[in-house]
Parts: sequence; structure tokens; C-alpha cells
Amino acid sequence: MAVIQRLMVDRFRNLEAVDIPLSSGFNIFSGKNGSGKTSLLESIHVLSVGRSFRTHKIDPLVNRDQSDFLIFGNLGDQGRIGLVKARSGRNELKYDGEQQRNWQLVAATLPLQVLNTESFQLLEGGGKIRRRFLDWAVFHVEHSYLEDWRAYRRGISHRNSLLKSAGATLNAQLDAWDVELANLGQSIHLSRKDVLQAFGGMLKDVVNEFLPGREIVLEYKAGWDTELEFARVLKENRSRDVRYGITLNGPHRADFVIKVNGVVATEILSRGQLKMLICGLKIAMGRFVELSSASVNVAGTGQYKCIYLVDDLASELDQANREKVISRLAASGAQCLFTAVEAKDLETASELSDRSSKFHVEHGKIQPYQ
Ligand SMILES: Nc1ncnc2c1ncn2[C@@H]1O[C@H](COP(=O)(O)OP(=O)(O)OP(=O)(O)O)[C@@H](O)[C@H]1O
Repeated sequence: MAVIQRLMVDRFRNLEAVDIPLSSGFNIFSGKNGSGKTSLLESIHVLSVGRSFRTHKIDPLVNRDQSDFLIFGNLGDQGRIGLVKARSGRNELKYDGEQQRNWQLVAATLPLQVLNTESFQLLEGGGKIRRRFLDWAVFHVEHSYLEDWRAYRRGISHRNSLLKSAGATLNAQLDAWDVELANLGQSIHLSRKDVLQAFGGMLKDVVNEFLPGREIVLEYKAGWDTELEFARVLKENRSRDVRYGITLNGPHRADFVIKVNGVVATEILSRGQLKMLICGLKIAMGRFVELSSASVNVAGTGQYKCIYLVDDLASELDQANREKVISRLAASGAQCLFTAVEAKDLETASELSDRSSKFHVEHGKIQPYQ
């Protein structure tokens, strides 16, 4: 079970010498606009996966007067994770003192779900965001998946270069590549399809409560016409792919559509209802992964549970809906970090979790309330 027991953040945006003990239940960070609340959640995200949820760049994350930042999380039995990232591009990620070449082990040990304004992109943005959401679950449930996905991505990128080169031996070279791509693509497709189907069942239960009376269906789009084998699709579309210089079909084009009572969700739900749907999707996904991955925890220790980072839950949600989300999160038993301008916006949260801590955020400094 992922729980950050102690968190240190320094030189990250406006955060300075933050060193706080966190509760294994609810943690509530309140403070004025611009005090550093979102930055705190952002720092945990950067620690977990190496990138922010606000920008792809490193520069804006480093305090404007500094050249690097430090983030450290003590997860008790699950280990200690430390990260130093510099403007120069230097990266030092350590797990239990051991230098890591990539984020694979850290991401598996510190799984997160973020609920914030950017989360609307899950419904309103392009397919890449939904693929990433789905792949997060497949990665945690099936650990060989990441390797397959990386090999497939490399294969597609190589195939696209070949398509553009149009050399004399093009067809022979494509024949060779397509065999491997077809196998990888088929296996990625099946893993995603199975996970989405199982997840859909779990989502129904949450949606019944968050959007009563609405029927939710997730429609999976594989990225090609799955009536046909992927190998055949690659072959039959080859001349078109050559014309466009790009592979037009495959799991790299996969997506899923979320329908509510038969209509695309974004077309019929209000802003608040969309936010409830997003909260439902993320909470259900955390729960799904927890139940599905109990036996395949990479770190090999304890029960798997993700941490929820909830930024400004109050915006767009009325009191009754806020309470529904908070109750669900309390029932999940997961560690949650909430931000709010006024602590009273989250009064229900401190009432509902017997393990709750409150912190005051001001000018990049964070102090527990006594
Ligand atoms: N690289 C940086 N160096 C120093 N300060 C920065 C840097 N990047 C952002 N800031 C400042 O850090 C502060 C923290 O912003 P943050 O988004 O965390 O605030 P917040 O408490 O979540 O506010 P809100 O309630 O408005 O969402 C802001 O005042 C911002 O201008």
C-alpha cells in the first residue's frame, strides 16, 4: 500500500524547505491563491512519474532563483524515493539509495491518481490522454505490458521512417517489420480490451452513486477494424501508409468513448456532472488496479493502493457532490492529499477520515496545524 509517511520538497516552484509528516488517510492543505498548494501535489507527481501535470518542461518547476530542486518521499516499508532535477537536464532518481535509470520501479511503487482541472482533458482532450489513462491500469496490472508497448512504439517509429524513405527494398523490409508489429499490436490490443471491459463493470457501481439514473458505457476503439487481424490490416493498407508516410492503423490510434445513456458524455452532462464522472472514473480506476494487481505488486510488499491528489475539489461541485466524492475516497482507505483555499470547504473530509491531518500553506512554506 503506497503511503508517503514523510515528504520533503525544496527549491520546487515557490516551495522552500518543506518537510512534513503525512497522515496515511486524509491530508488537507489550505492557503491563499498562489501560496503553493498545487505545487505540492505537482511535486509528488514529478516524483512518481518524472513529469508535471501542468507542463512538460523542467525549467518552470525549478525555483526561479535556483538551479535544481529536490523531492524526497519516505514510504516506510515500501522504501525511500529521492529526486534531484536540474535546469541543466541532470537527473538523479534514487530508490532506497540506488540510482534508477528510469521511472519504472518508482512509478510502480508510487501509483497516483490526480483529480484537478486538467482532468477534464480525460473527457474533452484527444485520444492520447485516454490511452494514457487506460495504459496506466494495464501497466500496473500486467507488468510485461510496458516492454511490449515500448517495443511497439519503437517499431512504429521505425516503420514510419521506412515508409518515408521509399527505397527499392521497401516492401521486403516492411514485410519483416510488420510481422513483429502485428504480434505486439495484437497483444497490446487484447490487454487493453480486457482491462477496459473489467474496469467498466467497476465503474458502474461508482456512477450509480455519482450520477444516479445514468447508464455509462465505455466503447473501446482498437485503432483498426478488429474484424480483421492486425497483420492483414497492415498489409492491406500499406500503399496508403506509404502515400501518407505514416502508419494509419494500430493500437497507437486506440481510444475509448464514454457514453451516458447512449450519448457522448461531453455532449449532455453539465460541468459539475462531468467533474463527477471524472472523479468516478479516477476513483474506480484506482480501486480496479488495487483489486487486480494485489498478486503482482512489483515492489512485492503489501497490498497495492494508489494515492489520490485532489486539487480544489470544491470548484464546480456543490456540497452534496463534494461529500459523495469524499465519502468514496474515505471508504477506499487510500492516502489522499486535498487542497482548498478555505479549510472549511473540506470540513467533511476531516470528519470522515479518522486519520486526517491539516496543513497551512503560505508563501511556499507548509506547517501542520497544531
Ligand atoms: N519557478 C518558480 N519559482 C518561484 N515561484 C514560482 C515558480 N513557478 C511558480 N511560482 C509561484 O509559486 C506560487 C505557487 O503556485 P501554486 O499554483 O502552487 O498556488 P496555489 O496555492 O495552488 O494557488 P491557487 O489557489 O490559486 O490554485 C505562485 O505564486 C507562482 O507564481
